[in-house]
Amino acid sequence: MASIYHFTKRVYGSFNPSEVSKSSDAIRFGMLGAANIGPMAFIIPAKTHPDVIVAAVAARDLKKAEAYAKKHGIPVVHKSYQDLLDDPSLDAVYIPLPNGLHYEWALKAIQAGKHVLLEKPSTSNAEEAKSLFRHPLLSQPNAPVLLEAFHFRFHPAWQTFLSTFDSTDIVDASAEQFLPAGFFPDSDIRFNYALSGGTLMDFGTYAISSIRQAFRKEPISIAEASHRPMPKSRDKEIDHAIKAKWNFPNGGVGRIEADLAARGGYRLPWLTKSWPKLALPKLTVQLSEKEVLDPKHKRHTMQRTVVFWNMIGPHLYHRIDIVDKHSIRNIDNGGLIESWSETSYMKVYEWPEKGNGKVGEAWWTTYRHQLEEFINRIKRREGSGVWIDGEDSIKQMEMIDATYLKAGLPLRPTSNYLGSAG
Ligand SMILES: NC(=O)C1=CN([C@@H]2O[C@H](COP(=O)(O)OP(=O)(O)OC[C@H]3O[C@@H](n4cnc5c(N)ncnc54)[C@H](OP(=O)(O)O)[C@@H]3O)[C@@H](O)[C@H]2O)C=CC1
Ligand SMILES: O=C1OC[C@@H](O)[C@H](O)[C@H]1O
Repeated sequence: MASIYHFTKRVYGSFNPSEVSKSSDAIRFGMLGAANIGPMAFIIPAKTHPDVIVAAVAARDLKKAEAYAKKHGIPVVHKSYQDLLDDPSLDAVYIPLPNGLHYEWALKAIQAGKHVLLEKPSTSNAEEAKSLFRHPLLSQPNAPVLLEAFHFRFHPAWQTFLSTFDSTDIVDASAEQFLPAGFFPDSDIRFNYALSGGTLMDFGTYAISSIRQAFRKEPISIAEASHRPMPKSRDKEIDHAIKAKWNFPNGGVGRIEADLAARGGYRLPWLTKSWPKLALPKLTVQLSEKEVLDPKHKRHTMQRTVVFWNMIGPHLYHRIDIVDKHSIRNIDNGGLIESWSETSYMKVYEWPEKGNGKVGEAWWTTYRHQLEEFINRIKRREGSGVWIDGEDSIKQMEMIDATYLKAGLPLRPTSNYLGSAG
């Protein structure tokens, strides 16, 4: 009963937070695009940040922008994305455009001197990522702040999860991300190759990011990758679903499976195999077996497995399962004498120890934690210590590129802006 109360309170607080009054030196943001994700990932979190004002929006269609502005209380509407970037009263932009437009508009925003909170994936491919994140404008004194919006990494649950194991001990890390078939229509930007769509670019990018974070290293090679194409007549370069496996420097293996149109996975497969599949995102990390010092037994080992349920939306609900499997073996022939498992569960909606830049409430979403750190960077405040730098975003795109090539698919198309003004 208590958990239902806390869940309801948290979810209500996430979506309906009270607006705080704004400071006199708040950062004034513009939004490029009247995007679906805008309210959840930026407009609502901004309401509770004293240093953030959502001051303007621009859309390709003025009427659409006006309706969006009215609905979300955004005071200024610009006629075009470029007009918004030319507005000297704005300090920063949030870019939730289709992936294929991220490079061009992020770079144009930096060229206009704005800080950029850029939706994931940062760019279409590693070539764009290198050009963007290593741009000379970003190494000037007082350069704008640029962040790829991998929101889940800013949440205390993710940081606590990482502290439950030593990455060099990982034998196998596996991320699974499914959205039920029918959730997005075939016409969605996610299934449009010209806009740099694909499941790997969408849900898959979280899966890759979580595996890279778990190992805290980049893979040395890609072992396997395969995809399920879109139904005939749709873009043949699009992966409706993707699976891949990499080898990491410590000998461990990282795997992902992502599907934006998943079906089945229930009992009675003959009846249910075409039903849309519902499943929480899940990351499972299996560690190597370790000797346990045990005065009573000669050969006692323990192998830990950590499972993070819903690692990308932990503010709504999550659970971290820590399963320690103990085994007692015969010292002479290695035969198993006895084994048992000890399981503990963690839920971490707030920083275990607050202070030193670690702030927030249980109802703070991943997006709200991310916004806190984005503003801390701009204001040169200490913050929680969680950050994603440009080289990290480049490596992320390199792993995506390698996966597409191994799966027999082309890299997502490079923007014409690279090599022209960019
Ligand atoms: N952080 C997160 O949790 C999430 C992140 N995302 C990311 O955010 C981005 C946007 O996703 P989402 O909000 O779902 O997308 P939408 O379908 O809402 O599209 C976003 C905006 O793209 C603009 N746009 C510009 N050119 C085109 C074009 N040629 N075709 C279609 N749209 C165009 C539209 O702007 P206009 O208003 O000007 O017409 C639209 O508002 C993606 O990069 C996605 O990966 C998405 C969902 C969740
Ligand atoms: O968080 C998310 O959930 C749905 C996805 O398609 C989206 O792009 C992603 O960011």
